Amino acid sequence: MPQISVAIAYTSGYGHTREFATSVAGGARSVAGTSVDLVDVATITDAGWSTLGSADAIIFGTPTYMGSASGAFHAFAEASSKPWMQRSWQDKLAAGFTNSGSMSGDKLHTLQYLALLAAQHGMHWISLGLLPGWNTTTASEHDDNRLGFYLGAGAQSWNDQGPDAAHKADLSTARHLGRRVATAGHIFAAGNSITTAGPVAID
Ligand SMILES: Cc1cc2nc3c(=O)[nH]c(=O)nc-3n(C[C@H](O)[C@H](O)[C@H](O)COP(=O)(O)O)c2cc1C
Repeated sequence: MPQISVAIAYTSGYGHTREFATSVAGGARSVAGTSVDLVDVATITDAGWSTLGSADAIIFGTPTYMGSASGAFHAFAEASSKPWMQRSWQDKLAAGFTNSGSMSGDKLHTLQYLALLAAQHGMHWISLGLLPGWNTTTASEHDDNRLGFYLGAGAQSWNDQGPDAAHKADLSTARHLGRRVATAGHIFAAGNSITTAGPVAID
C-alpha cells in the first residue's frame, strides 16, 4: 500500500475551529496508508512550511471572521507567496473547512477564498461531496452537512459556548472531508505512478 501525506493547515482563535481540524485529521487517518500532520499556521515554523511542502494534500481551515478567513490565516496565505513563486504546491490536492458563530455567517465566502488560494497555487480542489442535510421536514440538524455546503465543510459553534460544545454533525462532516481527501490522494498517487512510468498504451 503506497503511503500518502495529508497536512491540515488551520488556525483557531479561541479553540472552536481546532475541534473540526482534529476531526478532519481523524477522517484522513482512517484511510490506510495515510500520514496526517496538523499545522497551526498562526505559529507556523520552518518545519511547518516543510511539512506543507512535502504533503500530497493540504486541507485549509480557518474560523470565519468578518465574513472571511481570520487575520492569522490571511497572514499565512500572504506568506505562502514564497511557495507560490516556487510553484511548490502545484498539483497537490486541496480542500477547506470553516466554522463560525452563525448558521450562515457568510462562511461560503471563506470557502470560496480558500478555493481561490488553492487555485493560485495550482492545486486540485476537492469538494465536500455530500448532499445537503436538514433540508426536508423529515431531516434533522444531526444530519451530515446540516448547513448545506458543497465547496467544503462548514461548521457552526455557539458564541457563548466553548470548543467542547462542537456540534456532532459538524464534527462528522469534517471527518468525512478528511476521509474524502485522503481517498482522493491515494487515487491521484496511483495515477501518478502510472503517468510517471511513461505513456499509457491504449488499444
Ligand atoms: C473578530 C471576529 C469576527 C467574527 N466574524 C464572524 C462572522 O463574520 N460570521 C460569523 O458567523 N461569526 C463570526 N464570528 C464568530 C466566530 O466565527 C466563532 O466564534 C468561531 O467559533 C470562532 O472560532 P475559533 O474559536 O476557532 O476562533 C467572529 C468572531 C470574531 C472574534
